[in-house]
Amino acid sequence: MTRTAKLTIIPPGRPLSGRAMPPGSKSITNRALLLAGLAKGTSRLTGALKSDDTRYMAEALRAMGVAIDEPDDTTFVVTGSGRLKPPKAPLFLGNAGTATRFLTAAAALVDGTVVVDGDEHMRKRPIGPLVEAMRTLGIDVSAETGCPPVTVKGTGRFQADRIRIDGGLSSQYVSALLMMAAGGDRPVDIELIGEDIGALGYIDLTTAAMKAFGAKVEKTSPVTWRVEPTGYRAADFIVEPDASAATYLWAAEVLTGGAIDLGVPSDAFSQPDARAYDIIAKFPHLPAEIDGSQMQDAVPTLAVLSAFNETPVRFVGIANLRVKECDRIRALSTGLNRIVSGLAREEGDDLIVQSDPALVGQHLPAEIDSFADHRIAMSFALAGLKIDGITILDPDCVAKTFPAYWRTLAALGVTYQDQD
Ligand SMILES: O=C(O)C1=C[C@@H](OP(=O)(O)O)[C@@H](O)[C@H](O)C1
Ligand SMILES: C=C(OP(=O)(O)O)C(=O)O
Repeated sequence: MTRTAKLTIIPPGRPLSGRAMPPGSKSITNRALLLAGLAKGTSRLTGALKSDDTRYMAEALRAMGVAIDEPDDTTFVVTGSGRLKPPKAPLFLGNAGTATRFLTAAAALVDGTVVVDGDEHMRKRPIGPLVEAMRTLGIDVSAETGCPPVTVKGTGRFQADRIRIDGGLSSQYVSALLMMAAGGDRPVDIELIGEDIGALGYIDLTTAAMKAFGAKVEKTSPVTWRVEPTGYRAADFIVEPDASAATYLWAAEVLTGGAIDLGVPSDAFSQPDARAYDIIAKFPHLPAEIDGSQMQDAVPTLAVLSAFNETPVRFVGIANLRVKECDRIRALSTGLNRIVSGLAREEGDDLIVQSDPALVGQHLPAEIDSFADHRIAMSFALAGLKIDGITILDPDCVAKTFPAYWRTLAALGVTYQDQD
């Protein structure tokens, strides 16, 4: 399929209203796929996301002997043998952080060698803290550059009573170890170290998914979890809609003064980004300071929305946005300044957005570099709802987590001019 080179958004000039459903949660789908793959028996995952990130996870599990059927657009039927087999070739996981980190730890449960690799962006995303923590368990694991590719020479077993992990750069390291730990042969305590403990909400998602697949995991202190060596059992599992995807629709609603029915109330989500709803609802009176540490994937949405706010907004607690699909702090400041010079600035790892409600209705031609990052493409599309001339480069990168994004906006009445 040829990729669309750029997409110019035509401001709808009216409130966006109607029904627009976000897809299934990426975070939950990739947890459920792995846990179902580690279980013995057949699990049925419904409401799941089908996108680049979940396809990479499913393909990797297939390469390790898991049977996965896809009877429709939102269902995976996963049959595991209770053991992952060594794959014949390196696992290629694109730029899917969840798949890469979760499978690196799960590879310790494989009796044989697993190479976990990704695209050129993933090869710049750090995985050193996870590799180091696995080494302390006696697992033979190496990542020469501190980023993928990672080689894990597993024996199918590991020895540990306690794992200490710094989740400051990525909470996914912690989630990965928690999911692996239930496959051990004795109880394991997993303890967070370091000052910055990352997005705890994602760890709650992990423990909830583990429990749904039969694991016993208990929080024994604010920074420690005890995981029993239960392994996993097959389960039927419903994936909730994606809260990060929902943020674009919530923001489109307030920006255009419309009424978008997502088919799910904002308080029904268990994912961390759902907390962005209460902030978005305050638009155009967003807080002067927003701490993004516990809802990092919502920061691009909030930052672009802030450009139209009554007063400036400073984003704090977002240092690890520099090691996401791209350096999101840089991508946001670059894109906003491309619209109007001086619209954003970086101060250390903080991002300050100089709001300007008078942007609405202006003709300001700007080509926005997505940096191959779905969230940069999706959030800047919001600016195109109110400013004439916003062009998103590489719009197809939304396929990472929300392949139907452009169609979803179109169904609400947004039109485009695309150029190959
Ligand atoms: O556990 C998860 O599902 C995720 C955790 C977050 O990443 P980090 O833990 O790397 O911050 C988030 O940005 C990512 O999109 C999904
Ligand atoms: C950071 C993200 O993804 P991941 O880390 O799973 O690649 C994201 O989806 O915004």
